[in-house]
Amino acid sequence: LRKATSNYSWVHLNLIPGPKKLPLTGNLHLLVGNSPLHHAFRDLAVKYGPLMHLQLGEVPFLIVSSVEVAKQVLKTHDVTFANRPPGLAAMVITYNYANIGLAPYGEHWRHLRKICTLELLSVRRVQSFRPIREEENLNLAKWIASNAGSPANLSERVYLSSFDITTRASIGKSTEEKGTITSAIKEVMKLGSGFTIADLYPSIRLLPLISGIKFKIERIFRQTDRILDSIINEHRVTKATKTDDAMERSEDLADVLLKYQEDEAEVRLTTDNIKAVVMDMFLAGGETSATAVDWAMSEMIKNPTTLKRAQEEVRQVFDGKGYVDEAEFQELVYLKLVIRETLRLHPPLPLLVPRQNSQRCEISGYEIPEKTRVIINAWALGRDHKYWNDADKFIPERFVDSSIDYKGNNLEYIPFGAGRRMCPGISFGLANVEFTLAMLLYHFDWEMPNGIKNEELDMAEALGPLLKENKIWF
Ligand code: HEM
Repeated sequence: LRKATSNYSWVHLNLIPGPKKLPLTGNLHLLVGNSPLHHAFRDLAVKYGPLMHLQLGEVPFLIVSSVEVAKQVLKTHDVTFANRPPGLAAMVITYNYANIGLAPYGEHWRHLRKICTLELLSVRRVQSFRPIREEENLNLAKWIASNAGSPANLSERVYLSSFDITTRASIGKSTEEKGTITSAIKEVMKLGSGFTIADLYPSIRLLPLISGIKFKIERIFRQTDRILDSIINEHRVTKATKTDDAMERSEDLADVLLKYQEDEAEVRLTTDNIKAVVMDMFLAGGETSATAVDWAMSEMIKNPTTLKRAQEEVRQVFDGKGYVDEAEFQELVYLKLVIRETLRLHPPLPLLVPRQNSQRCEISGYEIPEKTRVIINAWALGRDHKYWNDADKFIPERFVDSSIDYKGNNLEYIPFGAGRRMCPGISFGLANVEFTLAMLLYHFDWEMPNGIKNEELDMAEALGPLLKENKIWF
């Protein structure tokens, strides 16, 4: 594990505003309540400012909560902050950072990122997954129909559907080991967040052992590695027995990655790279889209006028056909506004993925020593009253004629991040979210169970699975 606490200067960081630090724990005590970290960080930033220094255990963090400071990190010093901080679970699960999402910025990451943007998640490739989206959403519709009239846990079922879409796109079929992988993913989300007690006290070398975290991570790794090994081996066998034509017709992401092990490949990938990238897809693909669907449905049910308008649009577009057809999606103008507004108020990764600077630099006049962890509170930027009228209200119409898009150019709106490390899965993610929402609105009418009024929907309870994991883990 690269040492997290080496090479920074306490003196410089302590000049940056932040709450008073206690000996040993620093500011940890301020974050151990029930509210998710992005709420707690925003509340503290109101008091201490948009560039705030928090000491969590032994590790200093900078929390960024304004567009102006985010611009310095994600635009002016984008390359310097294009690194990810290390973490115990992250290192083990990613085969020592052999993946894309947590790889250090450099040659290896650049190669993988290029493969990812040009091959794995290109618009053409995402379109090729259309039959998968259709089939999985049909299964979801059948499940809902079989539960019609009684309360149902839609969130969990939408997550499984989203996971199946990602899995089938990645490895060609859904896996019989779904239960093992989904529970591994849930654990990895917690343990790999960088906020476990073992990550916050890296100098206590026995802590991962005493806390049981090391044992848990190794167990999860053994499980996922066994599954990934068998997936890769199966793909190698299929490749050896199928014609090139047949391969091309049924190509999944693992097939694409395996081509980079052939002699003529310009860039050679190791088997660890391939397993780590497939794991990236499992981790990044399913839960993010499902969380967005969850929030969009919750907001629409809470705002019946929006629900009615979105539903009328979807029904008008597809009534002629009798089913949801992706070919007509450019006509779903209002639903797209609903999705944009949902991702503003409820970005599925509200703190993005943490960054770390590779060399010292200056932010807002403060000297930032190298290897400082920086968290961008994208959730707080999306609700900044300076940039948004009625910032906490759900108003899809605010995006009519707005030039703000998903590309990270306007930092008050960065649900997919910004700069070099921004999400490469935007098209794939949005295609999944749009399809599922269109299907849910077209085929079903939605209301709260047991006579609860729509406006009484408790949005805190509706927290998506990713947000529930967003806290300090002991
Ligand atoms: C609504 C759906 C999604 C949302 C909101 C989302 C959001 C994000 C965010 C905020 C980041 C961090 C960006 C940063 O550090 O600036 C990220 C990174 C990433 N996402 Fe997504 N994502 C979604 C879907 C997907 C999908 C479907 C995939 C692939 C199957 C994917 C693959 C990745 C990868 C590989 C990275 C790491 C990029 C890097 O470090 O270079 N995402 N995503």
